[in-house]
Amino acid sequence: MNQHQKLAYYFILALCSSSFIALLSVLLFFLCRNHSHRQLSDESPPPPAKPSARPHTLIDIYTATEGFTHRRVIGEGRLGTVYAALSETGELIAVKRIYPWLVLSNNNAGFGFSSVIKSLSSAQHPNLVSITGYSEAPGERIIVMEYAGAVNLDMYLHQNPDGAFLLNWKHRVKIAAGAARGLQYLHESMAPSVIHGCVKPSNILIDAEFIPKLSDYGLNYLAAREKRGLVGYVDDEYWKGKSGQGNCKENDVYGYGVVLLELLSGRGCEEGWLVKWALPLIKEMRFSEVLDPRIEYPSDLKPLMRMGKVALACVGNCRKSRPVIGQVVAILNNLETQL
Ligand SMILES: Nc1ncnc2c1ncn2[C@@H]1O[C@H](COP(=O)(O)OP(=O)(O)OP(=O)(O)O)[C@@H](O)[C@H]1O
Repeated sequence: MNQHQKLAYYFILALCSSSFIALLSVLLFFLCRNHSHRQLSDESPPPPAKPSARPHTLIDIYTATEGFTHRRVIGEGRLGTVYAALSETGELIAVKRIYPWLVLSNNNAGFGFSSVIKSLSSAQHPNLVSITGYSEAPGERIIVMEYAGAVNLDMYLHQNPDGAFLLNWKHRVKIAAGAARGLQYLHESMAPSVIHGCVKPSNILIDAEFIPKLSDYGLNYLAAREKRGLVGYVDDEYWKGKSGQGNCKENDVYGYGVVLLELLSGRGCEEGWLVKWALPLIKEMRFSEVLDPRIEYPSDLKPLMRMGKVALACVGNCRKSRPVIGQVVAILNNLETQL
């Protein structure tokens, strides 16, 4: 082999080994990417769908609710009256008619209503009530939603005096985990992210399989000055700023923490009393005193104690030190498999 041939030989050898290394690195890169994608998709919620809310005429809504008859009223909330109605195709739907005085007294209620509702309708998740339509007319703002069953968590926990429909621990953890996943979707998948604004038991609807669905999300702007129904489910900071300014993810996490305490204790939030009562007991390791006395203690207390600690972190005084909802989901998903 002459000098020239030797050089060519070394050159080809070097080329082969470097392309081998390059090939190896490309392979490694794809392997790692797939792995981290899989990890990411296990932890993170799915991306939002396309906005799907469609406009309805007031006449359509009038027909669906039989002229807003009281016989079709499911309940009254901070923002309006909810009706069980029938769509043109005969499907059961829920219709929320915003109180006329809120529409008339609040500029926000008029401003951008349809665009807010359309944007909220891109939230498609098994733990969220879907928004399917809306109607706007002078003095009228109406939201059309999927009908998500007749029962909410407040009814199970607090409107059940003879204890006939008590939720067992398995169902309670399932509800806590599902509600956290719904909230995580609003906070982390929606762009811009959606603040629920009123996380509490009556806004967690429960189906026959005990799957929870959050309702009433992203609507606080309709009633920025309305305190009714919020007391006890928002932190102290909420009331300090200008109205509506305290509406943030950390505040949703606080409300979620209160719901966890209600699930554990079976007691109502009583305008903040529950947090003051339960927190020291959990801190002092007197956890069994917190648990709902109406149902049997589980043989293994650890999963519920873990849930208590999550609640403790969520209702902490300092907003910055509270967990983000994704961290809560990771723990609750795990607990769900343990009970
Ligand atoms: N999509 C729905 N499907 C079935 N029932 C619903 C639906 N949305 C709301 N409801 C029921 O209607 C009633 C009123 O709900 P709404 O959310 O307006 O008020 P609330 O939760 O009692 O108070 P707030 O307005 O403070 O959240 C509740 O009993 C709730 O369970």
